[in-house]
Amino acid sequence: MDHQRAILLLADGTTYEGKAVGKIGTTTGEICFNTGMTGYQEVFTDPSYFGQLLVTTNAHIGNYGTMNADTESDSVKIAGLICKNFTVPYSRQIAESSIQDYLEGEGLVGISDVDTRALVRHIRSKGAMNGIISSETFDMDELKKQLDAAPDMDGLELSSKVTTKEAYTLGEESASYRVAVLDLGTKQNILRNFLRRDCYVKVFPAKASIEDIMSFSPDGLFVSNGPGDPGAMDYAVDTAKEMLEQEKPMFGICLGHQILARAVDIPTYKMHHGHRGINHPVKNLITGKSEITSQNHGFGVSPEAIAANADKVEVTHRNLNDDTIEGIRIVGKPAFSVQYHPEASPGPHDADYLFDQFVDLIKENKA
Ligand SMILES: NC(=O)CC[C@H](N)C(=O)O
Repeated sequence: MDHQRAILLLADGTTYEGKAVGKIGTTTGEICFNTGMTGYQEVFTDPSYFGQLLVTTNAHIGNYGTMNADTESDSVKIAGLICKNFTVPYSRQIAESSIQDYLEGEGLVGISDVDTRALVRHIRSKGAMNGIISSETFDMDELKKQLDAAPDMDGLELSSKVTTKEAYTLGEESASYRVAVLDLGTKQNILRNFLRRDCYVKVFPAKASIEDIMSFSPDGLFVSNGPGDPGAMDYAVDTAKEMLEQEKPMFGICLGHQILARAVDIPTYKMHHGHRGINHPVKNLITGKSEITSQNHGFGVSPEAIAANADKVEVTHRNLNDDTIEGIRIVGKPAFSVQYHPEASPGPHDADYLFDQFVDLIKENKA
């Protein structure tokens, strides 16, 4: 490929020059960084990243190619890619295509050869902000105009853009347990984890009614991960409240955790720059054991509100880096949730016991 020029402009006026990768074009979004050393395709296709420009801190992107089995959804969901070395030839024999062909096919605009370490330090000190990448326009006034028109992540509802249009089932109807999934932008590996544990799964659109959901006769209710601001999702909070009234085992991951918290009147807040990577340490306060976890979130649940509502919500997990809340359970209900990703693929797999915990709750509840 020719090495066409590309530019990244941030909302605070900072610019980075680099080379065009993926499709030639222009794209905007909120800038965020992921520190994982591997798993770029899983990250690109994770619906929770919808609307975000992703900075990868791993120095090499593309060196093991891409393949369909590594995706977390049906398409690339990040809004743009910012990386250091973009490696088109790939070394994995079973890979299906190069990163360039893949991203071009998916219509993703990106920029490589950026000093991503400097950029990450900048975001870490200044916080999350919008940015624009372009490999077609270099007129700064024009770029600034387009950047100013990009929506702010704070207050943005995005699940309705990535949820399934129609409900669908997965697995065998004869399986031992039935799990209803409220799809706010679910990752495929969450669904695989249910299937692996003898569950028959029905995935419902984000705005499905509780009547629709309960007509499946679920044994367990799950609220998925997803993009956007949980504070702008009253419709999902209402559904989660109705789910809680069913007295069925209930589990939430990431956005699902934030929605469950809001269902018991715990507000969420926008973090300075969030947590994204695969080495975030979390302590399980119930067992006293610590876990290395995969994370991807820019919002959190309010620790002050949880402290003031100890009769309703119990903190089960805490982040060992910054003490933020990583898991809760609802007092008097078989409902719990985590801010991180127990389904992480690629790993770490320390937290996949949470899927067993959910299925065990279902088993007990059925008996
Ligand atoms: N992975 C997720 O579900 C992310 C949740 C939410 N969009 C956040 O950024 O905090």
